[in-house]
Amino acid sequence: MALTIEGLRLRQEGFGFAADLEVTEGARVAVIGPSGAGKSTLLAAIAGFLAPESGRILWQGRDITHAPPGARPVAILFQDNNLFPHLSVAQNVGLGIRPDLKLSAAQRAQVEDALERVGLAGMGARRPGTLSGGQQSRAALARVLVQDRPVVLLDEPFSALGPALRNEMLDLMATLLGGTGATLLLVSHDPADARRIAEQTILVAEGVAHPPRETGALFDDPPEVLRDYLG
Ligand SMILES: Nc1ncnc2c1ncn2[C@@H]1O[C@H](COP(=O)(O)OP(=O)(O)OP(=O)(O)O)[C@@H](O)[C@H]1O
Repeated sequence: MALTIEGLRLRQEGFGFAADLEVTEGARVAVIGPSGAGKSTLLAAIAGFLAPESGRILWQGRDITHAPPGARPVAILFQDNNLFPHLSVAQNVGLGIRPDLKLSAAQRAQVEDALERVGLAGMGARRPGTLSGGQQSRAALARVLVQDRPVVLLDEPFSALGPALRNEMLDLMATLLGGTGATLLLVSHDPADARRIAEQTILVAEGVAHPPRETGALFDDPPEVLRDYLG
């Protein structure tokens, strides 16, 4: 079972993008490549924010090419965490369950459980602005957990954090989401991130997303475009 991208082509203004690849269910895959190469475009296409000109996206054989974003098996974590400052931490997490925040007692317990798992037990009533950067990342991760989607897309998450804290968050994310069996695609500029948590890596270069390769093998013997990027 897999996430399959078949002959996908799309265009944004002058930028053409193509992808033809498959990600095995449950895999942890890094997405790496030069700035402007199309890494975020790949994630946006999978999430349903960009309509393809041609090709198909399938999850476990089901065609989701034209499904609206909310109906896809996908949760996204962005770099800036997307926390709403006027809502409490628990409400921000609750949005992952019901956007209108009309949560049942069981759903509120689910929020508390997610906060506990990310290390924010007892902090649900606070506003995001009163949390540290690392704690805000934890809250955003809790929201992804309660969404309980089989595919999780992470677009340069935790990049606002210092190196030690970022590694801690990557490990926590890999442990918590790995425990759910989710398929992860992680955009990063840092090969060390890929080596740290991803057994496979998708290279995106010049508008083409290449099929995933084993991370160690890719970096040990990088194609020219990756060599140029790595410097
Ligand atoms: N909303 C948009 N309208 C038009 N062109 C866009 C839009 N968003 C991105 N692009 C173009 O699409 C190309 C790919 O952008 P994308 O954000 O996917 O790259 P990226 O690999 O994620 O880059 P970075 O590492 O800098 O985030 C870029 O050339 C960019 O200029």
